[in-house]
Parts: sequence; structure tokens; C-alpha cells
Amino acid sequence: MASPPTATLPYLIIDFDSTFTQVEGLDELADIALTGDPSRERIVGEIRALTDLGMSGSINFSESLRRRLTLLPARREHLPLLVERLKGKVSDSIRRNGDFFRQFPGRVYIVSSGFREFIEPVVADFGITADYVLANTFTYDPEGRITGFDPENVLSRDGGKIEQLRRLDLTGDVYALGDGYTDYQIREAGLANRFYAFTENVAREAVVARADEILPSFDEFLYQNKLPMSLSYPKNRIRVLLLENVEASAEKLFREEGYQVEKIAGGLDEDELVERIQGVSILGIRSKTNVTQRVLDAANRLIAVGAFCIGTNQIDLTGCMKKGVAVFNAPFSNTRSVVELTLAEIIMLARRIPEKNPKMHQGEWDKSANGAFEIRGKKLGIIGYGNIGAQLSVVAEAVGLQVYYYDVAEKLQLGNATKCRTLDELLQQADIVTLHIDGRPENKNFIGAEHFAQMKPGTLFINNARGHVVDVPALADALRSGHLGGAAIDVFPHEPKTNDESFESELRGLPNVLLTPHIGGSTAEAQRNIAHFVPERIMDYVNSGNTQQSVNFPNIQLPEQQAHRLIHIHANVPGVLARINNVLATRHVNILGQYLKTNEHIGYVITDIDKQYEPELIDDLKQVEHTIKFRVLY
Ligand SMILES: NC(=O)C1=CN([C@@H]2O[C@H](COP(=O)(O)OP(=O)(O)OC[C@H]3O[C@@H](n4cnc5c(N)ncnc54)[C@H](O)[C@@H]3O)[C@@H](O)[C@H]2O)C=CC1
Ligand SMILES: O=C(O)CCC(=O)C(=O)O
Repeated sequence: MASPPTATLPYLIIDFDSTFTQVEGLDELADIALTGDPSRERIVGEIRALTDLGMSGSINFSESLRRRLTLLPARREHLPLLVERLKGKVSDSIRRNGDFFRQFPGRVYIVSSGFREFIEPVVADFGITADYVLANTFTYDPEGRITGFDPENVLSRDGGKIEQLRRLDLTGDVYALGDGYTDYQIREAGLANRFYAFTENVAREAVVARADEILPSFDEFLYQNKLPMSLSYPKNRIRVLLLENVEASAEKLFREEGYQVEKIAGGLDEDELVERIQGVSILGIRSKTNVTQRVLDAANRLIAVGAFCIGTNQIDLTGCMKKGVAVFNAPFSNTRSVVELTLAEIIMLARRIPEKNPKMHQGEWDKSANGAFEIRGKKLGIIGYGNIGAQLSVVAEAVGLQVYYYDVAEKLQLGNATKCRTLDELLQQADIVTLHIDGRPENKNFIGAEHFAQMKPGTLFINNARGHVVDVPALADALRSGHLGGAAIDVFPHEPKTNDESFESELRGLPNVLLTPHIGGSTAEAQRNIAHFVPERIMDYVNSGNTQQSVNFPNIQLPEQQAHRLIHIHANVPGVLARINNVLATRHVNILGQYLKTNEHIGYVITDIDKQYEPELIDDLKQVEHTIKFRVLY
């Protein structure tokens, strides 16, 4: 059996407000009762502040409760609405582990200073019956208005939870879980062996400081106590490191799933990353951080790298693969942004705006048509007809450019675009040359002096792809000599790691040259798209093993998981699958489904098996020769 033993569960005393649910019941009740009332925000705010003072131990609990209820204009008919709302706000990790509560009837008590009227129906969905809910009760006037609380109920008093626990007189181990000071007091009074500060929704300093353990999620409690849980590993133990100012929603998405996230504004150089990578399971970068073999050697827990951009040339993809690290990028999230910038640059260069704009700022009025032309009917040469090149082709035709393109790969010709069989053919006829090739190492200095020489005099040149694909000194020469009519460059072989570093390049100060700080993909839309796309791919990989869209792993889109899933990454040598299946057969494991895909370096096998298996199976599988990484998903 994979599931740990269940007999020895201690009694769990779990708080309700901000622990079982994400919110405080009375705050929500006030919010419902005051719908449409102009003073709603103020009163709810005052109630929240009083809740906080009571929970952190700053004022007496009974005073906090009394003052809140005085402010609360709620009625009996608001309660069903509150229950509905609270059912949707059960803490994520509690909801995830609903089966745990159903498995242990009689061992879990909800002890709360909140009110039975809304607690009972919420916890009933988890198999916790009314007998195991210890909470306050409201009092009402004849019209159904809530007037206060039953003063006879022990939980309405200061020290109420302690007294309630005394009366319960539980024998054996008792663990208290909650976010409030009164939950800690149960332990302080010697009525619980341990107090766990539950911080998934709120972390109160005074409470956390006194806890035996801090629980960022209920998964962590189950994991620490070797109790059956819905996840194979608590997410709060998985560290995510996000560099280079990745847009905020990425952090939010990871945090919502319970991951531990650290963010750094700039990029890190190799030495810095080597130091920071220890213990990190998921690394998020953009174009400036290099994931080298040295970084991979220092990475002891890395399972995935997210490139929050298109390019992945900054990552040693093969090195990652051989270490069982899956890499994901956002292959089209900023495509349109680069296309729009390129089109704008074509027009700006054609009108010599890079020269005219600074003059205007210096008070110089230089009205002339010299060297300025319309783009209509001009020949645009696109080198690299991938996602960006092809989309630019469509947009450029719409504004009257004649498109010529060159690509090493066979590409679908869009609209009226003309395919060039060789690079020379394109260079010799284009009025504007724009680069959209990828940054693979073989493309280093792809465009050099001999290519600039082949371009027509006055050609405009654009590089929004990667800095190292152009020989920059040769470009500077071609601009200085006046052979090129202008250039727009967004990417450079050496880019500052942060906005605090200065930008050095021999392109600075050259005429009709538009320089931008690698902002082709830096739009709100692109960053938002990327910040969703990449975390979703990575979390799907962590949760289900799905490698669809990975840039270095064999792509497998897996069906929904059946029972337990074994994820095995191994060196692609003959016989590994046979060995895996041999182990499964020897341990009499029933296979429900199996999926295998390989590439030149690794094999990726996913096996769905019945939940019932001997725990030794896992060690056996880890020991299969040529295993790189192995994990189990529940
Ligand atoms: N400036 C910025 O902020 C951004 C830059 N980029 C860069 O733009 C470039 C293009 O991106 P996508 O179109 O999404 O990539 P893609 O992979 O879809 O297209 C690249 C195309 O270039 C072709 N190619 C590669 N080497 C070539 C060569 N030597 N000669 C001719 N064709 C060659 C490939 O066959 C492919 O069709 C990448 O380098 C990417 O990193 C992407 C997004 C933002
Ligand atoms: O915005 C970034 O960080 C990099 C954009 C880029 O070059 C890419 O997506 O490949």
C-alpha cells in the first residue's frame, strides 16, 4: 500500500475563520448585510480592524466580538448567502485534502469563536458533523435581526477555547491548528501537545512567533505527520526563483498554488546564479540570465526552467535535458509586440526620425525631405520567416510593402510574399532588411561586413532578434560610411543586466540609428500573456507530467491521471523501458496506462498504476540503471 498508516491520528483542533476558510465569517456577513449601503466600506473596514486586533491578541477576544456585533447590521436571511460565499472560500489546501477529513470522522474538531450558524453547513461538506463543531450562536430579535451572541456559550468569553478544550477532556495527542492567538493559547494552557500556526491566508507575527510549526498549507501538516494527502509533495516546499522583473501575475499564479516564491528585479550573472540556485526547483528568467552547465551543476533540486520570453539561446537546453530539467518558454506571447515595433521602426527610419527628434528637443527646426521616403511599394526583406517574420509579412503587406523572405527551413509563403532561395538574393534587392532568426549558436555573426556590402546603398537595417547574430563593428562601419541609410537595433551582444548599469556600444551616436533597450517584447499585453503562459505550462508539468510545449523534452500531452502516476526520466539507451516494466511486474503492479517518448538524449516514460503497491516499488524504480529523475504523483 502506498498510503501511510491511518490509525494514529491525533485529535485535530482546527480553527474556522481564516484557517478552514480563507476569510473571517463576520467580516463577510457585514459585507453581505451592507450591500448597497453607502457606509459599507467604512463599517466592514472597522469590523475587519477589530477582528485583527482580537486575533493578534492586541485586545480581549470578548471585547473584539462585542464591538464587532454592535457594528453588524445583519439579519437571519443573510446567513444562507454567507454560507454560500464561505463554501466558495474554503482554504485551497483544506479543499484539496477534503478526503482526509472524510477518512477520519471523530478525530477533527472545529473549535471556533465564530458562529455555528455558518460553520456547520460549510464543514458538513467535509464529513465533519455538528457534534464536532464547537462555536458561538447568534441571538436575534423578533424581526430576525442579529442582536448579539449567546453569553452562556463558553466560546464567547475570554479564554473560551481553553475552557472548551478542558470540557472536551480529550485523551491522547491533541494538535491545535489556527491563525489566531486564541488558538495558540490552547497549547499554552497545556491542552494541546503542539500548536501549528496556519499561514495560508494570514500570518500574524505574534502567533507565528509562538508556534511549534508554521504551516503555509494543510498539505505541509499532512506531509510532516506522514498522513494521507492529495499531493505527493507540499507545494510550499517547492522553491520558485523569478528573475529579471517577470510580470507580477506570474508570482501570483505560483503563490496561489502554494509555491514558495522569491523574486529578483534584475538578471544574475553566472557566479551569482550558481550561489542562488541551490534548493531552487523552478527557475524563471528572461533573456539576460544564462543557464550554463556550471549553473546546472550547482542546481540540486531544479526540475524546470521557465524562459519568460521567446528566445531560449541563453539556456543550455541539452545540459538541462541531460539533468532531467524541462524548459518551457512563451513561443508566441510577445510575437505581435515585436512585429508592431518593427513596423514602427521601418517608418521612423524611412522618415529619418532618429535624427529629427533630438534636434527638435535641442530647439533646431530642420524641415526637409532629404533622405525621407514612403514605405509603400518598397521591398522588405525578412530574414527568418518564423512566428515573428511571418506575422510581420502579413502586417507589412497591409501597409503596402512588398515582402521578400529567406529562411533555412521550408516555410508557408503568406499572402503575396516572395520566397528568396538564397540570402544573397534577398540582400541584393531589399530596401529594408529585418532580422528575425533565432539565436542558435551557429547564427553568431550571421550578418557581417560582406552582407552589408551586398545591400543596396541606403538600405535600412533592423535587428530585433538577438545581438550576437550581427557583427556590430561591421554594422557600425556600414553606417559610418553612409552605405546603410539607417538602422534600428533592439538587441546587443552585451546588454546591461539591470537598469542601473550603463549601455556601451559603438552604435551610440551614429546617424539615423534608433537604439532601444531590448524592448521588442516589453508591452503590457505581452508580459501579461507570458506571465500566464509559462507558469501554466510549468505547473501542468509539475502536477501531471505534461510536457506539451517544452522546448527540450519529448512533448507528451497526457490524458487525465488515473490513480498514481510514475514519472521517469532516463538516458535514452536501449532497455530502460523493459527494466521499468520488469520492476512493475516483479512487484505485481497493475498498469493502467503507459506513455513513452524519447529524443536523442532522454526517454520520458509516464506510467499510471493502481494506488495499491508496495512502498519498496519506488526505491526499485529509482534504482533502474540510467535513471535521471523519478517522481510519483498522487
Ligand atoms: N527583441 C525582442 O524583445 C524579442 C526578440 N525575439 C527574438 O526574435 C527571434 C525570432 O523569434 P520567432 O519568430 O518567435 O522565432 P521562430 O523560431 O519562430 O523563427 C525563427 C526562424 O528563423 C529561421 N532561421 C534560423 N536561423 C536561420 C538562418 N541562419 N537563416 C535563415 N533563417 C533562419 C528558423 O528556421 C525560423 O523559421 C528570436 O531570436 C527571438 O529570440 C523574440 C521576441 C522578443
Ligand atoms: O523581454 C524580454 O525579456 C526578452 C524578449 C525576447 O527577446 C524574447 O522573447 O526572446
